[in-house]
Amino acid sequence: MLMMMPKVMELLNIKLFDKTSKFFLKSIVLNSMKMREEKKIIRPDMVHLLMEAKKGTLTHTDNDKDTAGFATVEESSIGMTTTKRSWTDTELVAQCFVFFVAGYEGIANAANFFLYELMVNPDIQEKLYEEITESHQNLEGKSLNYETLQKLKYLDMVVSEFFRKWSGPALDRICTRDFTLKYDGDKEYTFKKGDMIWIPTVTYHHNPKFFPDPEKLIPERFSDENKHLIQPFTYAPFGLGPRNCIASRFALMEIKSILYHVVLNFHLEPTEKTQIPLKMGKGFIGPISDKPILIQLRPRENK
Ligand code: HEM
Repeated sequence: MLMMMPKVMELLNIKLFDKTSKFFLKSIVLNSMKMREEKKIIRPDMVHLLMEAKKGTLTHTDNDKDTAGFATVEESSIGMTTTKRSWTDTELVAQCFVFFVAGYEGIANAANFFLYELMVNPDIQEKLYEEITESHQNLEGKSLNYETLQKLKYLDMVVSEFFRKWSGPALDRICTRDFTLKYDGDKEYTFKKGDMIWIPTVTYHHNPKFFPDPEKLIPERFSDENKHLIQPFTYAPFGLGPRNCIASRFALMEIKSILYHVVLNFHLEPTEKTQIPLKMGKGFIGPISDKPILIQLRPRENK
């Protein structure tokens, strides 16, 4: 989506953002880089990485084999060459834009649907509460940390299932060379260089052949006993291959921490106005609800 969107917009001559917003983002990113350059400021953050990329001094380090849960995408070595190229200002700003959209809007939207699911599945909510409250007690007053979050197996199963049910619609690719795909024995199809391809992840995630009773939230699909039954490439909430989501670990950690704190402290309940079942609205990139999702948070007692 991220890759193809600019090409589609260009073809249709559609502008996504107004001039003021574009100018705002461009100036905060570029001015910040200019100031760091002038004052020789180095900070361990994304702006610094982008500045390195611009100079062509950024190298790929292959030292993160950690996972943040079942849904984490494995790094792919395909195409992992360090090519020296100079980045335009627009490309640098575009990276920051993706981080803003994915980091805030993407996570907030996912959390919306996930909390809705917990609200309409009180059994799962309670089972999750039991796991979280036990871990909270074991922390003996210390703050939640990454290692503790990683040990919560049921939370990982629930989150994996959320991402199955509420993933974005598709992955996209542009063909870089002609390629003939052979399938079903004697059939074949040739993709041409420049062809745009959509890989409809959501149809795999909701196909009963791969995930029986797909509209039902069943975290046990991702239990230690069952997860090996998931067919490769039928589950890809963070994409696949060298252009998968660079933030799958971070996003999983963020979502899990949000759920941890909400479930630990509140009962999630519907209000009179909550729309159940949820009707979907017309979306742009990810799932979107027709009406705002209303959830009542009732503080938990006896923690
Ligand atoms: C709800 C959480 C998120 C989901 C479900 C998600 C999902 C995805 C998917 C499906 C892709 C396309 C992968 C492919 O084509 O194979 C993608 C790409 C990307 N995501 Fe995420 N994402 C999430 C959060 C984030 C966050 C928090 C960030 C950054 C802070 C981020 C940054 C990116 C970037 C930069 C790409 C483009 C990678 C590339 O083209 O090489 N995402 N994401």
